Amino acid sequence: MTDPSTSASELKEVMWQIMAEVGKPNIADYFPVLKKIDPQGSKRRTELYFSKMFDIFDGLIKQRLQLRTQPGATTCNDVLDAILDVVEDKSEDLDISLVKHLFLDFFVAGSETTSSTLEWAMGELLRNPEKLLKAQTELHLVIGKGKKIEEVDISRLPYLQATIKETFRMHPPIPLLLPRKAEADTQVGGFTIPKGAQVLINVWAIGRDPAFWASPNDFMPERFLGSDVDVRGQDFEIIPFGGGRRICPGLPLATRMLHLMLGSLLNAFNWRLEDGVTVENMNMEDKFGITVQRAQPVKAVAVPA
Ligand code: HEM
Repeated sequence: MTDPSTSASELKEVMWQIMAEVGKPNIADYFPVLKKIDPQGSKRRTELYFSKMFDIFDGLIKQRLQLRTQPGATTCNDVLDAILDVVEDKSEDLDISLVKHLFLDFFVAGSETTSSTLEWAMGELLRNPEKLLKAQTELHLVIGKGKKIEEVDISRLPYLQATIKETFRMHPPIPLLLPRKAEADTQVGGFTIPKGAQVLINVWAIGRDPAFWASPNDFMPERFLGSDVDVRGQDFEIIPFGGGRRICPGLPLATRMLHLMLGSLLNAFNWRLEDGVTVENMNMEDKFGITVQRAQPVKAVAVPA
């Protein structure tokens, strides 16, 4: 694990394997009696991927711990350093053996979700050049062409915010949220959900439901302008982060990162499609794991703005 680029690409590869594996329908989820037999080998493979991730994290943590003991060591001032500070401080109930589990949560829950949303946003904007121009014009007027965007600027960028919401509506990264279990017999919309039943919420279908959304298959950030509808779990027609007690704890981080990343890409560069891909023939199909990614990555050329 000495070469950071090797560990980064290995990590990405294993992470996608986990996403694909846990997103696959598993017969043992529907017939729990099969869980021990693991007929599809899904549990076996997932355990293997998890142990590969733990090996990568163990290497990085060990390396950092060694670095920290060296005389005159400077702090890296990153999340790992902050967590190791908490472990050494002993003020919280956080044991060093738990750090790799925490990182597994961060990486599995936080990276593909955020990066695939950014890619979908760029893909939709490239396919809708007039929306791309609107987003860039807002940025150029409010921030200044090519200038750095700060967190405080986000509230002054309604079109950018609407673009992120519209991306979440059409491409929620976790299309069925995470499985839940009914605590008691419950009535929903005239159906009885028996106690103990596994419940999956199809936010992808909700986001495309013509009962809630006009022209649901069209990318139209404008629908969110002047509207209070938000993705924070209160408006059930758009809940990409889930809702209630188990709503995604990464929501504030993810939304800040997305606005800053997309805003920066659009404000610093002009974009054009490459390799003969045009607005008309762009492939917008998705690839299903527990997160939904683009079947074909967006390939675009950045030209300094
Ligand atoms: C676009 C970005 C993201 C989306 C759309 C997203 C979505 C979700 C969803 C749908 C859930 C399940 C909620 C439910 O069952 O109701 C979840 C859980 C979770 N997310 Fe996120 N997430 C994102 C980014 C992040 C980030 C950046 C982190 C942390 C660094 C994170 C950490 C977690 C954790 C730890 C859970 C499990 C919470 C629990 O079981 O109580 N997520 N996320």
